[in-house]
Amino acid sequence: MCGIIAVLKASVDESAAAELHQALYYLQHRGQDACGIATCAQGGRIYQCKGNGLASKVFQDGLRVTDLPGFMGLGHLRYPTAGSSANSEAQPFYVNSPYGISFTHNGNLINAPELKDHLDQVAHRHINTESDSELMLNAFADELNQTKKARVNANDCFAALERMYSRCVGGWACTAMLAGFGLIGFRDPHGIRPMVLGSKPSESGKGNDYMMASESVALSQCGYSNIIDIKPGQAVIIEKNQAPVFHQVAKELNYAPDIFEYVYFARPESVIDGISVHRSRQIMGERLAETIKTQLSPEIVSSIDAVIPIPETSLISAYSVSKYLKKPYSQGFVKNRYIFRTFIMPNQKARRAGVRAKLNALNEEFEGKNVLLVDDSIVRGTTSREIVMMAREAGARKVYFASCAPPITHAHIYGIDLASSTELIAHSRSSADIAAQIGADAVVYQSLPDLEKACAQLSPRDPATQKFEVGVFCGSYVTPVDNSYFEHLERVRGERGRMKKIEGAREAVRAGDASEEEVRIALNAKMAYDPSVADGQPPYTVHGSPDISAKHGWDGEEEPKRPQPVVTNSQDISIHNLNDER
Ligand SMILES: O=P(O)(O)OC[C@H]1O[C@H](OP(=O)(O)OP(=O)(O)O)[C@H](O)[C@@H]1O
Ligand SMILES: NC(=O)CC[C@H](N)C(=O)O
Ligand SMILES: [Mg+2]
Repeated sequence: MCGIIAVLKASVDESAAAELHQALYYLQHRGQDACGIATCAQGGRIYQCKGNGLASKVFQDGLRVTDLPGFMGLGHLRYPTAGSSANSEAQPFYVNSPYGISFTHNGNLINAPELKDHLDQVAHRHINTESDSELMLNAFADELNQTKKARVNANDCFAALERMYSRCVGGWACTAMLAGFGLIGFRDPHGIRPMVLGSKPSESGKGNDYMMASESVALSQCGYSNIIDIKPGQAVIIEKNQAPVFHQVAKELNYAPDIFEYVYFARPESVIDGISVHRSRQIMGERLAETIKTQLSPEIVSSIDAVIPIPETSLISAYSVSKYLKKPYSQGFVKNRYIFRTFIMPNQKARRAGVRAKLNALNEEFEGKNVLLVDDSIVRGTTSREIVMMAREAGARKVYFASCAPPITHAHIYGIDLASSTELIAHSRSSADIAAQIGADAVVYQSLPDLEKACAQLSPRDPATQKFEVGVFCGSYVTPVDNSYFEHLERVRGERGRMKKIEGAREAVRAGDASEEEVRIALNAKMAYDPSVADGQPPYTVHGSPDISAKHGWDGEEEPKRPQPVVTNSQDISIHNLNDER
């Protein structure tokens, strides 16, 4: 999941970067791996700062903002779904030809190999990373280049997008900035990924400022109003001192927002596609309570002493569960405010440690009690396993666990990396097996129809026909998906596992459990360079397991150290573009 933001100020004397930087903090929950800002000043010069880390680190608590002059710009927060976590894949991406384009993307393309092939063989464009977003930017740039014009207008941009849409499959909400021209925003034909646009009167009195972002919370917190959703398949162009122009660049195929935005990703203050995230979570809690009553025996329900949320996302729905069941609501877990989201941390070791660092049980809320823990979702089971253990350590007698989302059984393919299907705890397991896995006395899941109804009943469109992207719960996705894509996902994850073994061997040397010579021999014997492995994937395969593997957990999952490109796109750039200021 990523966060995207774009700002255009009516006055060239005002700073877009200041507002973009502010908005990064409102959307930080959408991506913690990397972030960046690109701005464009009068005269068409582009400035950029990006890199790995939270916004506070990359922008040195705001110090770097002054390096980014300009009245318009783009911001991005990254949680990778494709490629690697390398610095070079931080966004915005930039290409100088044609016209100087900066680009941000929230989503995931499921036909990246075909697109890459087209860009290589037909468009002759160099792709420097494994990021699908860089492919999309180049596909757009190539189509824009087909105009063969020195200067493009809005219609040229819309026409280029129409052609680009016919080449891309997946989910996306994107912003682009053309040097000296303006901003463009666009959304996939199913409306899977969210994007809103708002405006406010400029402080200069010269017209309106505009902001686009993944979530309305960024706009409202920065003082924007008149907030509207960009529609599925729609694009908008905002040129300086002109009203936004909208155009349907692809037929709206189905209005099917990703339901996981409501379950987990979005902030509760946001309204996505007209549906309040906060209200949807309340209703999810009410419906879940109803299921709890039917799935647990009346004796168990009456024995429950307290309903306890797993901070932070489940706070709202857990409160609804407690109200509906008429049980006391207890904030039995205290959240450390300096630890952020654990699910979107890059590796399992960090995620596990993160749960313990983030949440602490208050013994008096658990001692001798039967507790019902409520979370928004159970994905790998990292949080639930640790939390159940903590509840028992704190003295709970019975621990029941309820999830506002149904069992997650399939890979997410449109921009939320929910792990490979085999890592999902609900993959090929019954609720009883899952309860045993996480150490709970019972697990209750929301049903998919109930989850859909909880969101659909708030839709400003016809609730009876409102659809959502729900592939993770049932394997039925809104776009056709080639089986080879799932094989690709599993292969990528398999490679990661093998890379962990290599890391484990290195760790053995660091820990002094093996001499360098022993490890050198072990590595030579166990690994062979495999030239058939595609570019960008780890270049080694591992044969067998060295003896020291068990001690160092070589089979665990840890983020691979990917080969780094020679030339990165992560350095700050300052490019004067010849495209005139209009
Ligand atoms: O089963 P798992 O793989 O552990 O994933 C599910 C958990 O991860 C998320 O919490 P997270 O800490 O990321 O964010 P939050 O503070 O918004 O709840 C989510 O809210 C669940 O608690
Ligand atoms: N989570 C996202 O939206 C990721 C965007 C893009 N696919 C990337 O990996 O950078
Ligand atoms: Mg959570």
